[in-house]
Amino acid sequence: MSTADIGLIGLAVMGSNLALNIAEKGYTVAVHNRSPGRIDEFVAEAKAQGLDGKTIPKYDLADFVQTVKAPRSIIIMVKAGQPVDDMIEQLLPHLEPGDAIIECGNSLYTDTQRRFDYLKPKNIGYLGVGVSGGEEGARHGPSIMVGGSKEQWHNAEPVLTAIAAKFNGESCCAYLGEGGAGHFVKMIHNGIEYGDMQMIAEIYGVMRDGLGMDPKACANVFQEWNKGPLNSYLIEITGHVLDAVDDQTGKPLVDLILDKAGQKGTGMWSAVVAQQMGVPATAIEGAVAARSLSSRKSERVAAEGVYGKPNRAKTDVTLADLEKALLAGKIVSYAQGFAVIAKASEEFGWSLPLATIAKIWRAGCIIRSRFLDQMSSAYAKGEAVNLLVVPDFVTIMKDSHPSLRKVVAAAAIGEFPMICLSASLSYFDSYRQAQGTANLTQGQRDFFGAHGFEIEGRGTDLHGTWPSTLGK
Ligand SMILES: NC(=O)C1=CN([C@@H]2O[C@H](COP(=O)(O)OP(=O)(O)OC[C@H]3O[C@@H](n4cnc5c(N)ncnc54)[C@H](OP(=O)(O)O)[C@@H]3O)[C@@H](O)[C@H]2O)C=CC1
Ligand SMILES: O=C(CO)[C@H](O)[C@H](O)COP(=O)(O)O
Repeated sequence: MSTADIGLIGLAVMGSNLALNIAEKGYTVAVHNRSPGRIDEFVAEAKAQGLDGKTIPKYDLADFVQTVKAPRSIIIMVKAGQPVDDMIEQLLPHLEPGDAIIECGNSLYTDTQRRFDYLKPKNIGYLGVGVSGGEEGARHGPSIMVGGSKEQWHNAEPVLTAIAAKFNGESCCAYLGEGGAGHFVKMIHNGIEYGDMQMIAEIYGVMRDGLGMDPKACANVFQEWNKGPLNSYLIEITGHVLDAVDDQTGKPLVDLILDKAGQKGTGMWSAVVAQQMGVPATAIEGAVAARSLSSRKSERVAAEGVYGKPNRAKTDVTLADLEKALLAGKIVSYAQGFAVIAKASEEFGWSLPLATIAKIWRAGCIIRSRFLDQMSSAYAKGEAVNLLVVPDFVTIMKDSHPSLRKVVAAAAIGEFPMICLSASLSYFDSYRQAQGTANLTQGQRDFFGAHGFEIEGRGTDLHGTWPSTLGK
């Protein structure tokens, strides 16, 4: 019998918590997973949370589909990539025209667009939905970025809006545009997340090795900063991570964790797409590069053997400098992320609502932060070319970029890597200068390749009379 309001496939961390969230909001959800063991675990958890009455576990896929009321909405929350395509193929024989798939993993937006186009002629709706907030967000309210057809959005809107995080009573779920729009925005969200995390790590490096602070002292500072303009989920959890103690040794856990960061691809995709569209996102690029460098542990150990330990003499930067430097670096990074979204909107004809995107990032997601409310208001007043020229942020940047400069300079002298903060500073300095140095680059390009250059008042495809270098 068809009794479920919605179906959900994929009961790992995200899917199981989303299903419990849906059930808690009063919807009956049928659930399925490839491996039956996860279904058993889910059943036990739903019972423990008193939500078993609203969840219907199904071990057989056909039976699962039949349990969902038609026209069906079926959430897929499995590993991104081929598993999503496999799942779609397995589902198709059981679906009827008018049914819809709501894919909520971290899919590449071009895959989402392809799946959307593939299912459209079959009259199967497809929403590509970015979900952010990790385990806790999925259970209690994530930020939800929806892409796909408007019609399908209207069908799914009540449940997605109900399960999303709330900021001042407003749901952090919104329809953003056709096809891959939702997953594009989620991808850039993750790129910004990478930037935030890397900049925080760089600041922690100065605290640890330049100011000689132990993890507990660092934790206290992050907890303090979380009360000010840096207030955000990532600053909050940084305090907790630094404060955690290893059960076995009693030592700070962070000191035992190997300095090798993993990555699943969304940051790298963001950097690649930004480059492809010609929008500089140097903070995201720096963060991706930093993770890749971190993973080359044995190479780094060998290189330290060659050059000797970094000479990290005590620095004279203050905690106040570090706080402002982080704020400035983060604003530059968000400005870059929003600029990539704005360009994609134009390129793909999505009309992405920047103010709404900032709004639905104010709660639930990993990059939620106090200044997103200000960013949302700034974009609501009118689309800005770049956040760095929006008055509110000009004021913050004028106050904080000298600290970013001081910290990056001290880091260079003190042999601290600052791949991300220095990228933010260089972007800022490049962006805010009326006269740059690309005149020389153009001269060089014309010298070796007759690529032409522009001289104001004289034309756009001019050439120099360059000396020959033949035989030199
Ligand atoms: N973890 C997080 O914090 C976040 C994750 N996401 C995204 O959400 C999605 C789910 O993430 P998460 O919960 O961490 O789980 P994982 O990404 O670890 O994926 C595990 C789930 O995928 C299923 N799966 C894997 N391969 C297949 C396949 N070929 N066919 C059918 N099912 C398959 C697994 O089934 P089985 O049990 O049978 O192996 C399991 O249910 C991913 O796209 C992830 O990137 C988004 C936001 C946050
Ligand atoms: O989407 C997420 C958070 O928003 C996931 O946690 C994602 O896995 C994070 O990316 P990575 O694993 O590459 O650090």
